[in-house]
Amino acid sequence: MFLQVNGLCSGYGRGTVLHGVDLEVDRGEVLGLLGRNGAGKSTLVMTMLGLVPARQGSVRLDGREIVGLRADQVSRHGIAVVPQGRRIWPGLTVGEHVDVVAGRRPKAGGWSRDGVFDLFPNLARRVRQPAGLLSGGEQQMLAIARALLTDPALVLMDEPSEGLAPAVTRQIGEVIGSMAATGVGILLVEQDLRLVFATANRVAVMEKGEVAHTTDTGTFRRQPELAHTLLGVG
Ligand SMILES: Nc1ncnc2c1ncn2[C@@H]1O[C@H](COP(=O)(O)OP(=O)(O)OP(=O)(O)O)[C@@H](O)[C@H]1O
Repeated sequence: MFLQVNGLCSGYGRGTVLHGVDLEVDRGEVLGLLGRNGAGKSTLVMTMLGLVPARQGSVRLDGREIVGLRADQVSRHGIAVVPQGRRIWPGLTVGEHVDVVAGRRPKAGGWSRDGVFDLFPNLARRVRQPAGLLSGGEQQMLAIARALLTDPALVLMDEPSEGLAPAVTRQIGEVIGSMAATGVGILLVEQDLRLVFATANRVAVMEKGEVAHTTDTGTFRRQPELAHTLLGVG
């Protein structure tokens, strides 16, 4: 597998949140990561990014260990994040957001300014607008564009549907599908089961800082009692 997480432990202060997480994501695969509030999903994302230090375990990307690397080094290894809450800068324009990332890297091939504007024509039309004036869906697209411009091999998405209308969430789902079709692996942390069912090849459920259950999406859908027991929904 392209991404291999084994026995990953981390936490804050004296508390432990991740108690040995195991999961895998292949190239071009979308793994939907579900779990109740507080299960540790965001902490997993932050630990993989090097923003919360790992205390034990390993994260290998294409066989290379990335535990212990700084966040900027993790990014250079090809992991990008679409963070919870999007984290755009409201006062910067759409164009400035794109240029900050696109201008940083001279490169041949890969994602370019034009490429992301082709993918998101709504953003292309608003290139001079401050990002704070965009709709929630457009801000999410901008966060995805910013991630793509680093030419990632793996994208960690933390609740991209949060606060979005169903139609916009469907659009985000289409973008996730397009990204995966280019070979990018995607770890999709998400509470919206419809988005997970529409995009994920497999589903992993976190419980109390561990992955309690992993299965292919079709099997998960056919067992609504699983969602009920593990997530308290359905
Ligand atoms: N910066 C922090 N400092 C201390 N504890 C934290 C911090 N961030 C998260 N926690 C704690 O870690 C645990 C896991 O939180 P985390 O945000 O990773 O869960 P989650 O599964 O992403 O939940 P949600 O679905 O609500 O986002 C919770 O008990 C939370 O209170």
